[in-house]
Amino acid sequence: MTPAARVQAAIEILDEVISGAVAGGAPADRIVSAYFKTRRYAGSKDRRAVRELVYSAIRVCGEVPKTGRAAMMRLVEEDASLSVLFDGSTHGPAVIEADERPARAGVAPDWLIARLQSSGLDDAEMAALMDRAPLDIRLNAKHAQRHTFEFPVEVEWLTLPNARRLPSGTPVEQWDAYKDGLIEVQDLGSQLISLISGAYATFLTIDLCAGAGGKTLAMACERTHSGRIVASDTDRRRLSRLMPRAKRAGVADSVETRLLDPGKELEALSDLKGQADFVLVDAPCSGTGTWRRKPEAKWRLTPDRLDRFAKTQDYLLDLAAELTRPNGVIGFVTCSLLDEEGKDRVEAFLKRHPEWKAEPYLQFPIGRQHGQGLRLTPYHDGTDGFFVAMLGSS
Ligand SMILES: C[S@@+](CC[C@H](N)C(=O)[O-])C[C@H]1O[C@@H](n2cnc3c(N)ncnc32)[C@H](O)[C@@H]1O
Repeated sequence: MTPAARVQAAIEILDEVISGAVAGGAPADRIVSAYFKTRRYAGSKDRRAVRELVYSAIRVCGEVPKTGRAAMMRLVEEDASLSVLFDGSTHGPAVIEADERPARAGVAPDWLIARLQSSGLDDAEMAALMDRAPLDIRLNAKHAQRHTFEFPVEVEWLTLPNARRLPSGTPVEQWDAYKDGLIEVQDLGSQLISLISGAYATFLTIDLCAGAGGKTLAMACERTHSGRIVASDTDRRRLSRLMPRAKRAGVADSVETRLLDPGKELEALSDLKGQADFVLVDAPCSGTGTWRRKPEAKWRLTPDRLDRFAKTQDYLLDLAAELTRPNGVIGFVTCSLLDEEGKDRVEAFLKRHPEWKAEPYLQFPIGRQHGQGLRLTPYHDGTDGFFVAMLGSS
């Protein structure tokens, strides 16, 4: 592909990303993969270059752009060297007309910027949400070989004992060490939250929103005792990926999965009511803390969707209270930096359940106190953005 044809391809993909984001369609990475499935003439360098253009354009546009071309023109404003590629060549984009306007610059739509500001994020914190995410891995604490494993790439040691940072794009999933369960891909922030959670996870833990098991596995691998973790989720596809991962990590014996029926979650967990020492609620949320990985998510969110997430989070916290034993603990986590999905949810829970209180705040190597919990941000901690609070019953 010529450089101009790559720009045109990025414009076509951006058109789909924009309509997908607004209509709740596929995420950008899937749209990019699907685009190239039918265009075999594109080589790996073309794909990489087009992908980079698409993501760079998303990162520099605030409000939802009207078209992919307007989004790409915004990128031209930031990187003038791209303007010559709007050359009207056969497969390239048409020349930019004098009256054409680029999409508006910014980190996110105005209404979201206002919500992030009122959640205590300044300009530098917000700008960092559009950075590129690093590739973090967790070494499996159950594997003695983790001490002697020689990385074939440059590796940065992070603040947690088993956390390492590798160059972005390192194909770890092709390494034997990954296939043998020595390595898992996991953001440093997620590792810290799993470590904190692991300290409460004694005999019976319920990971209520376990997904494919990122935190379940980290908790299971870090534990020195033999408690049981029940990992549940309403998403069959995600949950089905958990046990193969647990087997690979050598922790399948301490983990079981339960598929939940949305709205009737307690049915599949009724035998555990009032029994769990620790219930982790890694709740579904807007994902504002993961924009570095999915920058187009900023265009997916609406005030209505945000309200719905908050209602689901309240609902799941109430459910967790029913599952926890007296003196048990709930860990509430969202990968969002909006107070509506963090600090405010904890305050609302404590109001609804006066017999519960927030556990005292402890200092960790990363993160800061926010409300009655801990906040991690890309700017301050180099992690995805998270809010986490531990709530204890009396
Ligand atoms: C943030 S993700 C969990 C990520 C996972 N804990 C990890 O560490 O990889 C939130 C999960 O909540 C699940 N979920 C949504 N509604 C739910 C419900 N009512 N009950 C349980 N899980 C739910 C979603 O399917 C999704 O997998």
